[in-house]
Formats: sequence, C-alpha cells, structure tokens
Amino acid sequence: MSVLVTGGAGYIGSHTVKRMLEKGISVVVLDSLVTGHREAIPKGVPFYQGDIGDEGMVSTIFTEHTIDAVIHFAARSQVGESIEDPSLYFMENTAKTIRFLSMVTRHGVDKLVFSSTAAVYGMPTQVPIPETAPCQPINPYGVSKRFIEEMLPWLEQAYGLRSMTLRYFNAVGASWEGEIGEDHSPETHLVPRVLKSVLGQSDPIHLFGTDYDTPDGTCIRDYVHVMDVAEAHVKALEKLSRGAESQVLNIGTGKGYSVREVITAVEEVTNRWVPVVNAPARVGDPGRLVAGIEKTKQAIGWEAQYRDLASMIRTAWTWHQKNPSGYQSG
Ligand SMILES: NC(=O)c1ccc[n+]([C@@H]2O[C@H](COP(=O)([O-])OP(=O)(O)OC[C@H]3O[C@@H](n4cnc5c(N)ncnc54)[C@H](O)[C@@H]3O)[C@@H](O)[C@H]2O)c1
Ligand SMILES: O=c1ccn([C@@H]2O[C@H](COP(=O)(O)OP(=O)(O)O[C@H]3O[C@H](CO)[C@H](O)[C@H](O)[C@H]3O)[C@@H](O)[C@H]2O)c(=O)[nH]1
Repeated sequence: MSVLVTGGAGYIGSHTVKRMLEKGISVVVLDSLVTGHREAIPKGVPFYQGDIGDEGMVSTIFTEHTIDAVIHFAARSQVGESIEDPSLYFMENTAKTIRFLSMVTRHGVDKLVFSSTAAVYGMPTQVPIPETAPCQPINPYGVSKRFIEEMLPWLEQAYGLRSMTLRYFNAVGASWEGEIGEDHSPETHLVPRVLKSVLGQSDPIHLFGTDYDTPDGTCIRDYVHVMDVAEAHVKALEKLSRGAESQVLNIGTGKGYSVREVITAVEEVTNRWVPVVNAPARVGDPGRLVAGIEKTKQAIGWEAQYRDLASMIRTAWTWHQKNPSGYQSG
C-alpha cells in the first residue's frame, strides 16, 4: 500500500510516517513546511515541498506515484491565531482541503484518514465526550475542521471516498528514541512550553485559569502520546483497506489531567522546579475535555498504550534535552 501523507513533516505527521515505515507501508509526503521540518522525514522517503491547494503539485504526485490512500494532516492548528485571523483558517483548513479532496477523488482514491480535533465539540455538556455529542465549535479552528467533517459523507456517497475522521485530544510526547519530537515556533502547547521553561528557554509558565470547576481549579485535558496517535492512523488505514465503513472516532486515553498535574509531572520527570505565574483563563478554553473511547476500541481496535502522564512527558523531555533548539540543533 502507498499512502500520500499531507503535513507529514509536522509533529503528529512525522511520528505517523515513522510508524508507517516501521510497518512497511510506503509513504509519499506533501508538506509546505510552513510549520513542519524537512529533518523530521527520513531521507529516502519521497518528499514534495508544496501546498495542498496547488493542483499542479498534487497532479505531479499522482503521476509519479500510485496512491492507494491519503492521510490528511496539513492544517493550521492554533486556536488563538484562528480567532485573530479566521480567514487564514477557513482558507488553509477548509477551502484548500475542499480543493485537495476534489483532486484526491478525481484520481480515484477511496480511502482517507482525516485529522480532526476535540475542538469540534466546543463546550461539552457531557464528559467523557462520546462522538455522538453535539458539535458546537467555539472558535474558527474548530469550525474549519467541522466543515470538512460534514462534507465527507457527501464525498463518500458521490465518489466512494471512505474515511476515518480522527478527533485527537491533546497530543504530547516524542518518539521513544528522541530523534523526532514537537518543534513549533511559537510554541503554544502546554507540555513543550513547560519543558522549555525548565530549560530556561522561556519565561515562567502562565497558568491560564485557576477557578474552573475542577478539583484543583485548573483545566483538565486528555493527553495522548503522539506514538499512540500515530498507531491509531495505521489501524484506521488497515480497517479501511479491509473494507470498513467510514467512522468518526475520538483519539484520547479517556483519562484527564489538570494543568497543575502536568506541571507536577514535569517537575518529577525533570527533577527541577517549574516557575509558574497564575493568569486569567484563555478565552474559550473549556474546563474539561476528556475523550469517550469505547467506540474507537470497537471500530479499529485501538486504545492508548501510554496511560501514565509522567511516562509520556519523559519522552518529550528526552527530545527537548537532545534538541534544545528543536530541529535546528542537529
Ligand atoms: N497537536 C495536537 O494536539 C492536535 C490536536 C487535535 C488536532 N490536531 C490536528 O492534527 C494535525 C497535525 O497537527 P500537528 O500538531 O502535527 O501540527 P503541525 O503544525 O506540527 O503540522 C502540520 C503540518 O502541515 C503542514 N501544512 C500546513 N498547511 C499546509 C498546506 N496548506 N499545504 C501543505 N502543508 C501544510 C505544516 O508545514 C506542518 O508540517 C492538524 O490537522 C491539527 O489540526 C492536532
Ligand atoms: O502556557 C500555557 C499553555 C496552556 N495552558 C493550559 O494547558 C491546557 C492545554 O493547552 P494546550 O494549548 O496545550 O492545548 P489545548 O487544549 O488548548 O488545544 C489542543 O486541543 C484542542 C482541542 O480541544 C485543539 O485540537 C488544539 O489543536 C490542541 O492543541 C489548557 O487548559 C491551557 O489553558 C496553560 O495554562 N499555559
């Protein structure tokens, strides 16, 4: 099987490429490198630096390779940025994906794994959140992904494109060997930010919100290891290849940790103190996001192997220590 991976040079994409190569799956990567890194993809993997909206580039790929399936990671994914510049998100995540998927179906591909997000749920009324929960995104990023989710059943009906939509919760960690990891600039995600502050590379951590209705007053999230997220893609692809029907699935551990618990876990793992400043809650940050995971287990036989927060953080710590300036370190 040969799979076109868009956004394969990004954080989750590169870990998924690694896992696919380990499983003997052929991969072709398309990435503009707007937030990704060429170094995250092993030499020898066909790599096209270009935009998912570039019809010429996509046609070239389909001419030069036989593509059986597509995994579509390429997107912008910062909630705050999406509020400041919604047009960027509707263009990059929605408009370009519409154009890209029209090329995919034109070339006869019938299997897609699509990167969605827990942000499609908005403020959940039920936690853990089942996939059947109402989708009422509260930021343009969530809306930009939800639109594609709603489009996919129509593409299946008209063009036979079966899909697995994976709604990831909070991906964390790095590959066990520490050769690839998370490197965003600016970094907005909690775990890498805390690790960077431990390394003295950033200011004290701002703890966004301390009076949520949670046991310690800080937000609870479902942190899932990036290699587990990668494995979910392999399992989803295998199911589609065996003729499985389309699904929308949560990708999380089913267990939540608060921001304070994350900070304590980082202190344990690094054996260093984390400087913290209490700050107002971020606009539109839900108090609790934890995945309901039963459907995913049944549909693709996946559940997270990493369940303990400190073990997940340890892998990220290995990466950050080896690569204090990210991919530029090497
Ligand atoms: N990181 C998380 O916790 C998380 C949670 C939920 C959903 N997601 C989704 O998972 C996917 C991957 O996220 P990530 O954290 O790896 O982000 P990332 O920014 O590290 O990776 C995105 C990749 O897509 C590429 N890209 C962006 N726009 C492109 C375009 N128009 N054409 C070609 N390439 C383009 C970037 O260069 C980058 O390599 C995204 O779709 C994101 O919305 C991530
Ligand atoms: O410096 C920081 C950074 C984050 N946080 C808190 O830490 C938690 C996690 O924040 P992240 O920014 O790491 O992640 P989010 O939960 O905001 O966002 C993630 O989950 C979303 C789904 O809800 C989207 O999919 C998004 O792409 C993905 O990064 C939140 O409670 C946030 O308020 C802080 O207190 N200080």
